[in-house]
Order: sequence, then structure tokens, then C-alpha cells
Amino acid sequence: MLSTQFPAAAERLFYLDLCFHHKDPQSSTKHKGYTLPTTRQARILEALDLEGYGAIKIDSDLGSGSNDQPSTLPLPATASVPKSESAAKLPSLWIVQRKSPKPNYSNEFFRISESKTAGYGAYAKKDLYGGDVILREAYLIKSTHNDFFDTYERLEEGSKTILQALHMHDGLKIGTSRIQGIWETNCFAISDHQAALFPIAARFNHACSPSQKVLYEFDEKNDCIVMTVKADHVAAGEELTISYGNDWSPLMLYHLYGFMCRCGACPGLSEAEVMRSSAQW
Ligand SMILES: C[S@@+](CC[C@H](N)C(=O)[O-])C[C@H]1O[C@@H](n2cnc3c(N)ncnc32)[C@H](O)[C@@H]1O
Repeated sequence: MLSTQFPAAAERLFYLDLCFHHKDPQSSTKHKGYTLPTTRQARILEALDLEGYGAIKIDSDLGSGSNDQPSTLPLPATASVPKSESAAKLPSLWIVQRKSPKPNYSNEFFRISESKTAGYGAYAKKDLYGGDVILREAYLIKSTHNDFFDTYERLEEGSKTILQALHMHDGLKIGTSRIQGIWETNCFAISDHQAALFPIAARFNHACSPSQKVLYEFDEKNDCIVMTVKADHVAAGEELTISYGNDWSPLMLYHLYGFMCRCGACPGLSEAEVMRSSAQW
């Protein structure tokens, strides 16, 4: 059975897309000494047009902010693709810290809404160009797989609610708890040892290489994920996809992530192929 042969979490973490470059997790500091603005302060900052200075933007009334959360200094986005003219004109984005469990989210570049591919997905709100930085997002939880439950228990209730609202895939090992399943479905590897969950980035669906539209990278200094348009041009209304693992076949995706790829760029997978291969895993 597929579920009993599903790779262990640690193994899968190893396989996760290693686009991230986080060499030494121990060296990651949390910008000590800086204070996260409260929602009201964040709004005042916004009103003063301080976007582009890398401050965290709390994007929902549900969050009041707290002094022990990571905050940021003004730093350029770290994605390594060259910036397009349109992105160059833009200030760097706020680092968003999601405080709402609702899937819907929208910024200047994209919105999360129901997807034709699967569940929710991200859609371009306007024409986007290679190099446009469309999201900088703070993590909700960062952990090794072994410490995940302890780390989860230390989360404040609001953060637990956000995590619990995320999607869990169907192919998980029998006995995997929902919390663990959600973690495994949505986390991004940020180093050899650690993964992190970013609630907005987690809504981006997969497209097989090289047809994914967006690249992602972990900005170690700011402890955030940065998503950058990879395609030369994405028309308004197109789905913004990422690659969960470069060069993975639909079969590997099925066994590692429990879905039959419908990205449209790969041949996909038939039920017969799934049955045949499940006997071998
Ligand atoms: C990280 S979530 C992506 C967001 C998800 N669609 C949601 O509603 O929250 C990963 C899950 O999305 C679905 N998914 C992502 N890309 C897909 C694709 N190319 N084909 C089919 N399902 C996909 C699968 O169910 C997968 O387990």
C-alpha cells in the first residue's frame, strides 16, 4: 500500500527542493533588539509610505503583533534572478506575516483564490515580468522534523489556527496526525535540517519544470521566503506555480506528495500507473 510505504518525513525533507540556501541554521538570529510594530503602528508606517524598508506588515486585524516576533531591517530582496524594469521601479516588499487562517490573500501582484489545478492557488493580478518580487513572507513555524510537535506546542493559539487551516494531502502514512500531515504537505526545506511553513507561499501549486512561473528562495538574514517571477512574462489571470522539486516525474510527486499532477505541462499520471508503481514502493 502506498500509505505504508510513504517515505519518512526526514527522508522527504532531504528530497525537498533545495532552492533554499541556508548554510548554517545555528547562525540564524532573530534581529534582536528590533520591535515588531503592532497592527496600528504598521498601518501608520504604511500611511507614511515606508514600504520598501523591509518592515513586517501584519496583514490582518486578527494579529496584534508582539514584541518577541522577528522584525526586519531594510534589505534588498535576495532572489538571484535579474530584476525586470517593472520590479526595479518598485520598492522592496514588506515582509508579510500572515495572521488570518483564511486562505484568501491578495497583494499588488497576485491573489490566492480557488484554483483550477487543485484547491487554492495563486493568480497574477496584473502582467508580471521575470524578476518581479511578488512575495516576502515571514514563517509561521520553523523546526526540524524531529522537534516539530514540541515547536508546534509552543505556538500561540492564533498561529495554531492558521496552521490547522492549511491543506493536508491524501497520501500520508496511516496514523499520521493532521497537524503532522499539514506540516509535511506545506513546509519548505530551508536547510539540511530545518523546514519552515509560510502560510501564503504554501498555497502555491506545483508545475513541472521548466514550466513553473515562480522561483522561491529563503532570505536567511530576514528569515523570510522570497518569491520571484521566473517566466519572462506572466499574463494577468494566469496561475502562478512553483516547482516542488526540479526534474521530478509525476510518479515521484505522487509518492512524495500524494497528488496526481495536473499542471498541464507534464503527461500526468493514469490510475493504472499509480497501481503498478504502488506495488513497488
Ligand atoms: C502546498 S499545497 C498547495 C496549495 C493547495 N492547492 C491548497 O489548496 O492549499 C500542495 C497540495 O496542492 C495540490 N497540488 C499542488 N500542485 C498540484 C498539481 N500540479 N496537480 C494536482 N494537485 C496539486 C496537492 O493536493 C498538494 O498536496
